[in-house]
Amino acid sequence: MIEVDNVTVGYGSAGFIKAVDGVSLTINDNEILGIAGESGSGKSTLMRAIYGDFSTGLRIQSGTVTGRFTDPRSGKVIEAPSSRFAPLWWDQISYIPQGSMSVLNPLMKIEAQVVDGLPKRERQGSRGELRARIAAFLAGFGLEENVLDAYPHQLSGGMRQRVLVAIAAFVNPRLILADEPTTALDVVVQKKILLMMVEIQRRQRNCLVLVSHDLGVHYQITDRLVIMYQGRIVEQGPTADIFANPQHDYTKNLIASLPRLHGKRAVETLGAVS
Ligand SMILES: Nc1ncnc2c1ncn2[C@@H]1O[C@H](COP(=O)(O)OP(=O)(O)OP(=O)(O)O)[C@@H](O)[C@H]1O
Repeated sequence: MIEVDNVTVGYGSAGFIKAVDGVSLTINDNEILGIAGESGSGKSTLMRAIYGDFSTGLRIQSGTVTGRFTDPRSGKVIEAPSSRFAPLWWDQISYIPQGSMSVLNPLMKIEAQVVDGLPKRERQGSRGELRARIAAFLAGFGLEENVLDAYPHQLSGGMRQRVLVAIAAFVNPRLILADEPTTALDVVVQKKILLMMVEIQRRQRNCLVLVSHDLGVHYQITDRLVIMYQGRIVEQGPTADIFANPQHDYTKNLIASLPRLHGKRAVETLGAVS
């Protein structure tokens, strides 16, 4: 679905600060791809380059990010570089940015924020009917209809995060990019939200790209894993293979640093996910 070919990405127009250096990877339909790596290793920059958001001064210096999407309604195949992804946002590609607690507009009620993000065709029909559909979808995330009438500050952090995941998934995009979607939350809420995201991915059979520092999370939910270090991908492959046989010293250290319980690695933190 997405082909990242030898891409070098950085910031600045006069000078160029390189953040991602010669990275290649493929993102397939119907998979959960994890991206891990230390702080500053370029994970968020890579996500922005894949999403095609160049508003932060981000620049692809060399290489390409190419997407291939099939429009579910017309069946037409759309192939484009990420610089032309903006018309596909929400509908085909959605993005839950890091620090998304502050993404919601504090002055707007949740209903208006959900509706604003929807493609035009979803807004056809009566407002009451649309509200009912959104409320039914939110119910799947354990959120009651009155959440729609709330301002963000009236909700807990976990509720706001669930709203964001729901907004990202509502129109069944083919690709959901989630950058540390649960980092600021306590572990119980974190677990609920991650399981919810897995459930959506299984149901919608789309692709979820999940950036997380937490290797326990990757072990539990990702199919494939990419490890970044200083702007480069140092290792990628099926998650189980990487855990069974890490190749790079950085990956070995990350795995070795996972907490252990009675001599066993405590990676079973999320419980069973089928
Ligand atoms: N808007 C920006 N302008 C200039 N440099 C930036 C910008 N955003 C990130 N960088 C730099 O790019 C490099 C990679 O940052 P990035 O946020 O992609 O890493 P990360 O792996 O996502 O880190 P973290 O896990 O802390 O979020 C860092 O050196 C960072 O300082």
